Amino acid sequence: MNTEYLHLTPDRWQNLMPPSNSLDGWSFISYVLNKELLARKISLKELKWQNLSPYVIGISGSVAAGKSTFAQKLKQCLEKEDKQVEIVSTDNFLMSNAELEEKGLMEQKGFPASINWKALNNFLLNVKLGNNNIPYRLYSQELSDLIPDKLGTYKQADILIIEGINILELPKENGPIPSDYLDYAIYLDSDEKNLETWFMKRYHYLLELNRNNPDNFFYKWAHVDRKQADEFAKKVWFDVNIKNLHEFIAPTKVRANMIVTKALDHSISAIDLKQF
Ligand SMILES: Nc1ncnc2c1ncn2[C@@H]1O[C@H](COP(=O)(O)OP(=O)(O)O)[C@@H](O)[C@H]1O
Ligand SMILES: CC(C)(COP(=O)(O)O)[C@@H](O)C(=O)NCCC(=O)O
Repeated sequence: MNTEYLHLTPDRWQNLMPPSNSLDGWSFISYVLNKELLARKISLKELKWQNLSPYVIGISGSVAAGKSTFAQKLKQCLEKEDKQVEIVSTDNFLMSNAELEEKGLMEQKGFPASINWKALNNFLLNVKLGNNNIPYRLYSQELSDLIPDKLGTYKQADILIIEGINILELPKENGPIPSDYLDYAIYLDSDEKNLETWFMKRYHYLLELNRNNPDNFFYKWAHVDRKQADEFAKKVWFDVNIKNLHEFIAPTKVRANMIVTKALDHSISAIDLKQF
């Protein structure tokens, strides 16, 4: 048994919360994070520390685990508590497809070798230093690439949610690592079969979305027969994304403060809380 984490199923987390109307996993996650935020506020006040840096929450998990959807939902929960929240994805710090092709890394897209760690660490350092209007590249899931000549700008907020498969990983070189800048880390977990189902469902959605968009990566696959299109996606899933999950993403789960396990219908079936 893994005693590092307190394993909570719905009946158990319900007993830890004050009586409330909603007893789903989301109420418990908000409850825990609000306690964490309060504890930080009190300790900074005691230190008389002028605090400019936002609270940074990292969200990790497999490709298609639901990280970006989870981040949006978490943002809504935290905004209800009058917090200003920004979301940034680590996908924005991938090398462009052209750069990956040039380096022979296309088969390793999403692996640590495909990330611009310097840019990611620099971005997080600037966020934590309280700097404003921090530029970063933008990745588009529809294009499956960085958007040329377009930058995002991070505006200071109370909370930054940084989500992505790489956020708890270690770059090869010594030096700073992205998780140095996190105040709290959440790992989204589920059965591999569920992950594959969600990946394929999103792929089918992207095929339909881009059926009439010849410039798009998915256009070609929207116009071959479905069996062939699915064979391509399954190959990518097993040869790239599952390999990445086994070798690089899943081993970072032990670094998370909270592990959220989701069922096939995306409901939260368990929450594991790190006990130290
Ligand atoms: N809570 C949810 N309810 C319904 N669908 C969800 C939920 N979370 C994720 N999904 C779906 O699962 C797929 C993967 O989710 P996404 O947030 O894109 O994952 P990730 O960012 O981890 O790759 C998407 O098609 C998304 O719409
Ligand atoms: C951009 C990604 C590395 C990360 O995906 P995400 O977690 O945002 O779904 C991934 O979608 C990806 O492109 N993987 C390489 C193989 C593929 O799925 O196309």
